[in-house]
Amino acid sequence: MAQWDTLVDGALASLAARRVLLNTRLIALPPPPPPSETSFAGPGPWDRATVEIQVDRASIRQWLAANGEVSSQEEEGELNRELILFSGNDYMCLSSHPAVREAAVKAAQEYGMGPRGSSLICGYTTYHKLVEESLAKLQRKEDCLLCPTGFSANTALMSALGSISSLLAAGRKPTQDERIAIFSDALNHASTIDGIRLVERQHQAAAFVYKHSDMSHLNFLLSSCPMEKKVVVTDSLFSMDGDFALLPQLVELRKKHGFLLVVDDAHGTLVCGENGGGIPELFGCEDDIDICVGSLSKGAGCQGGFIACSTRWKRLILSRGRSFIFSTALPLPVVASVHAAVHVAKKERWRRSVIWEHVRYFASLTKLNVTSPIIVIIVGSEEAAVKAHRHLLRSGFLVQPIRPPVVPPNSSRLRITLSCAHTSDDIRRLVDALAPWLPTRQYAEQGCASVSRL
Ligand SMILES: Cc1ncc(COP(=O)(O)O)c(C=O)c1O
Repeated sequence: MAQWDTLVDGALASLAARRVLLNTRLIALPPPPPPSETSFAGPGPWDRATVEIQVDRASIRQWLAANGEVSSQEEEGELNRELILFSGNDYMCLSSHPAVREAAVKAAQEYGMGPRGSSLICGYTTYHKLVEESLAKLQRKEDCLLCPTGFSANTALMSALGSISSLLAAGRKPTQDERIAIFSDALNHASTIDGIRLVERQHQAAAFVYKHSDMSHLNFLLSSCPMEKKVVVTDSLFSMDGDFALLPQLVELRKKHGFLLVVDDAHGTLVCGENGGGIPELFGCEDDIDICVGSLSKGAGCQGGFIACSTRWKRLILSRGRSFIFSTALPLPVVASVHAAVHVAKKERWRRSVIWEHVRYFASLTKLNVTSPIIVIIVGSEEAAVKAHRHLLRSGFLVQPIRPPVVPPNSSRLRITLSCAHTSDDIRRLVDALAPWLPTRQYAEQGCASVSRL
């Protein structure tokens, strides 16, 4: 987008004039061995290990005891500690894949954790560069910046964004009109919210929160805002609600208002889209999204975050993204495992297919309007959510109750996540255990996933 390219170029020129335009220093290592060519046509025992968990008996007793509801049998610790996890974010089960393990082991044997320091000092190696290149390609962007976590990627991007107004104001405090106007969905992730708060406090930006996925509200806010530097930021898949952002409508609004469109695809990367390019690929609008942030701790099953963007944006974030600059780069075994995970995710396409089959199966059993691997059943009060959680625990499932302040009061919920290691039988048994919290047929026909029976 030409307006933003000019703004970023201006900010970069100001940094260059002050001699504070920073860059990574590449520590040259022999490139990692190519990921193993062995691929699997379906789930193996390593996949199952990601959802079959053993929970310590004392922890189970503690969870159950919070309301003094422990039976004598449970008190004596006879409760089965094996649970099926329905609360993780390792949708593609890559955390335990043989190729991912092998890559981590080889890197650890060769280098230990690798050079420890910020990417600007000594933490950035050939491995990091390679992963940045493969993520840029996956996201169809010119470049990419690896960050220590998805959280830090969002805050780094926001601080770089805010710095534009200060850099262009050349030492003055930016006036209201010179600041960046950031329009943020009401249900965006905490990392985006914290990033925005940071730049607001520094008088670099003004925030406008639009009602969740309400395009007419956003359009109204954009139309009534006289500020010129407009940015819209949204999660692509809302982590506590399981619904997709309306990307095609956002793209239309972008054409009308000319804002910079930033998408946090933390839960979509590798999971959605034919090639794993995420939710922008799913909606066929990768080229209309200016900056795509992602996490490597969910679909990739590893750790880390990234910002896929143009080279000029990357240069700015490198110099002004505080949580990137002032934090140690990812350790080599993690970077090597991400490299392998991206490779596997491209090849083992059945992983994505199984996840989406599970989504459809869950919807068909419950008649809920389920559209993604994050399924939310709103039960109302905190007590109701904890009670449902305990019931599921006793039935052999770990499903985390989500309560305020993570979600608004009286909207406590069960958050269920599906992965390719679950079986249809797991899902059917979970749905049976969920029966008291599932809507009646009448509710279901209205596509309403919220009930408050308890
Ligand atoms: C939408 C969203 N963005 C960012 C993050 C942060 O990612 P990470 O766990 O890699 O720090 C999360 C994690 O929960 C998330 O759900």
